[in-house]
Amino acid sequence: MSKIFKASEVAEHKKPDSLWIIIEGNVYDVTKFVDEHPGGKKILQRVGGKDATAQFWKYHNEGVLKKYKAQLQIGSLEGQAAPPPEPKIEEPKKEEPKKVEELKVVPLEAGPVAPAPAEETTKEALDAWGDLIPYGDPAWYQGYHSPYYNESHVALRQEIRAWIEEKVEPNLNEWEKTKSVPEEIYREMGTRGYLAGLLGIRCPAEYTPYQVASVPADKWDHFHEFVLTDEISRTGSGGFVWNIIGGYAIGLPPVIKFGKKELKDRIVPDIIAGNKRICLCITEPDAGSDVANLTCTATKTPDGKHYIVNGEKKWITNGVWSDYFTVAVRTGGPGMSGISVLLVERSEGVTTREMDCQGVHGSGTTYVVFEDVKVPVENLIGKENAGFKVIMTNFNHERIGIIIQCTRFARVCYEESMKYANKRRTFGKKLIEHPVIRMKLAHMVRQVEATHNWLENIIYQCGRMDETEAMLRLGGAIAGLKAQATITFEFCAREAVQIFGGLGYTKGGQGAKVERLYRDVRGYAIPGGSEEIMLDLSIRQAMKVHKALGMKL
Ligand code: HEM
Repeated sequence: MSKIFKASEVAEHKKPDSLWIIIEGNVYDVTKFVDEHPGGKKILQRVGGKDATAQFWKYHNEGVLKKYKAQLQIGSLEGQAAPPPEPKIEEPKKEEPKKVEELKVVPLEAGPVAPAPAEETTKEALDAWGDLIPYGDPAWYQGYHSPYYNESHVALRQEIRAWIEEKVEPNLNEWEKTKSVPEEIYREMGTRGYLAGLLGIRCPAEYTPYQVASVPADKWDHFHEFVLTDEISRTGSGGFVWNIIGGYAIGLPPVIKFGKKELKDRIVPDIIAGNKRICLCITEPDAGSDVANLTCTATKTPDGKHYIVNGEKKWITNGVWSDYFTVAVRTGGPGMSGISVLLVERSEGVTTREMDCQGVHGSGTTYVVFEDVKVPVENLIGKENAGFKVIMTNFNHERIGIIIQCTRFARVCYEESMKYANKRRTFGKKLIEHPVIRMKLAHMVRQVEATHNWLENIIYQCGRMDETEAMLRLGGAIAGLKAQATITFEFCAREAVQIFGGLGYTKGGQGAKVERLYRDVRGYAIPGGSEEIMLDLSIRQAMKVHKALGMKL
């Protein structure tokens, strides 16, 4: 691997029985690889013994080199420092993170709600970091001022991006095909402390020994959770994101906030460690956004020790491999005042079947059936017939997660398009030189940035309000923002596929991310409250709240 070759030496290896090529100053032996090269044998043979860097970037993205480097690279060219794969656009080049002078984190108060970071920690803009493609990352990554972030957020984004680039990115196309993610990735989510950070609250320390390496547990705030979800979403795979956080981030918070101590002590540590899995079961074949009309029943046994649960739940993320199910059931009369939430454990009478959906492959979308399932009354989450509040409190956190994911997915569509537009040439020019393409990019950016900025404002509010105030005052805005995020995502996915043309219509290869995301759009626009319901709620809820605040019309 570390061998140094002269260009003249490489030039001798241009025949099928010994075929070497140079890419970015590194030497690859592709003699055996030619037969399996998806682009064909001859095209590689034509560049045998030569520098094929320009041709390589025309047809591939950086993921290909990362994947095949270990297998094919035999050394470097004399006088080259064997640089890492370059971004395909000519400029700017990827920069190493700059040294941080001092850690200016202000201690946060203890309490169940993670507070927002103090503004005075970030008077200066943070160092520019990442690929620096304009708008390719949030503004605070690119040296712009922000009141929300400090060095602990910087450290976290670097930690996660490094992990994703090493362990996840190279395998995503494969996992998309098999519609699965290896279990060890989920377990790492636990041991790296990420699961503990995805609860919308500070994780109670007694439930986990696992901490995020770059952020002390007592400093964790809502913006750290934002950064974590955002960086994971940069994979451009709804299926991957939902596989690792979809069930957990909405199924566990109700247990932690409203469950009984004995129940929590028994089940929570294993879930946070990534050893056991949990999901949220609200939606039914006949009750989606219309939660108040759900029909799954839980009837108390005559001795008052158990509930017997009967009913079906549909489109349940992660259900197929879950050990625990946080389930909305009817324990009382019709409407919202007859609903309770129960923690059902996988046991006799629980069956799960994976559903085949348009997108979010690997998320384990599941049809769940409960038939005479015996659940101890100690597994009641919150009070009997007061489950609607538990569900409603959970919605804000769920929707903010969806918004973060959609906004980054939209940004990924833009970023991929921007990169491609800077290398693909048509009619004698790069795509980016055609005004019609710049117009598409501009319309993507203005929506992504508007959505992201509104999102930061909402997350800041969440850190300043307690849960009940946030549920009432922010519920409408979060609903409106969810619709804004999914509409933006849909727009960007469409425009990105148009820019990529046939490559955006084909699985794998350079357009893999946008092709995949295009199929994931509906998986975000429908669940967690459909766009239609969200937009309507955004106005109704705001009117209600502002009436109480003294609105004068
Ligand atoms: C280390 C060297 C190379 C490796 C590991 C490699 C690998 C791949 C892979 C995995 C694909 C499938 C599509 C994708 O995942 O992006 C592909 C497609 C392709 N490759 Fe390569 N390749 C190499 C060098 C080259 C070179 C030097 C050329 C051109 C001279 C080339 C031309 C192509 C073409 C035309 C396609 C089809 C693109 C498409 O479907 O649009 N490859 N290659």
